[in-house]
Amino acid sequence: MRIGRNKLENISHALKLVCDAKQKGSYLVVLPECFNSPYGTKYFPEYSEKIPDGETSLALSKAAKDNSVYLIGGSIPEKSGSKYYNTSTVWDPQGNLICKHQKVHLFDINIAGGVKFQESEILSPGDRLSVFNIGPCKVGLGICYDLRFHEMASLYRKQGIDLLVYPGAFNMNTGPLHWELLLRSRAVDNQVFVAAVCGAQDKNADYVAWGHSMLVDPWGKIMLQAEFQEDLLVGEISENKFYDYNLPLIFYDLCCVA
Ligand SMILES: NC(=O)CCC(=O)C(=O)O
Repeated sequence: MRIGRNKLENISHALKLVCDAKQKGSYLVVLPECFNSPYGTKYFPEYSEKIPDGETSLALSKAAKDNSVYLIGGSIPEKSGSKYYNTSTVWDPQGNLICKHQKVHLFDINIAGGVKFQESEILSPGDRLSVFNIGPCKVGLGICYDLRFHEMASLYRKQGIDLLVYPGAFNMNTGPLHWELLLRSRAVDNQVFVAAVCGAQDKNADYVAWGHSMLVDPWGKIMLQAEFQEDLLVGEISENKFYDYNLPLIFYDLCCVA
């Protein structure tokens, strides 16, 4: 998704994409990190909202209901009391809020000659895992930098999740080397599907996003991948996919060898 400085335009553009995704047969729709705001700490207070009473929450709830989809509303800057969080909301097809994830690992980075970013200047970290069900499919939710922490994905796996979802905003320094590597690693480590959705590249933005949203299967195979620009990827995940690779058999063999 393209994300600009006009909050209302970002929201209405997201709503149109949700509708397009539904028309292409989607049942679960995922938006990118910070989809209603430019990604930058100086923007977060101005663009922040209370959840679930803010205008972005209301719009997401209505979009989920109108299109009868599960909707992971990327993330938005959340204002809660005197604190700010980077928060993802999940809506069911009746428009109910069924899950809320506050980014646990804040993105604090300073690469000499490269990207410098300090979410912790403004944001507070979340302190819990966020799991929800879509029928028989159990989903674990993280936000962007959370995906670097394999321990978190492994805790989700221990709760029996089938799919990990990460709304994200990787950048032009770390994206080329790490984005695909991390997504495929989390999939193979945990034998789960991984979906990660990054905002489209805008070369004029303060923070230039890497794009390349991706869906990976439990064998680490990339099922779908966007490029730098806005795109709508529609994929199907099914439990049968696990058996394509005879995984239980392979693991049994490995155990025997060990
Ligand atoms: N929005 C983020 O958390 C960015 C994470 C990132 O780019 C990374 O390299 O990690």
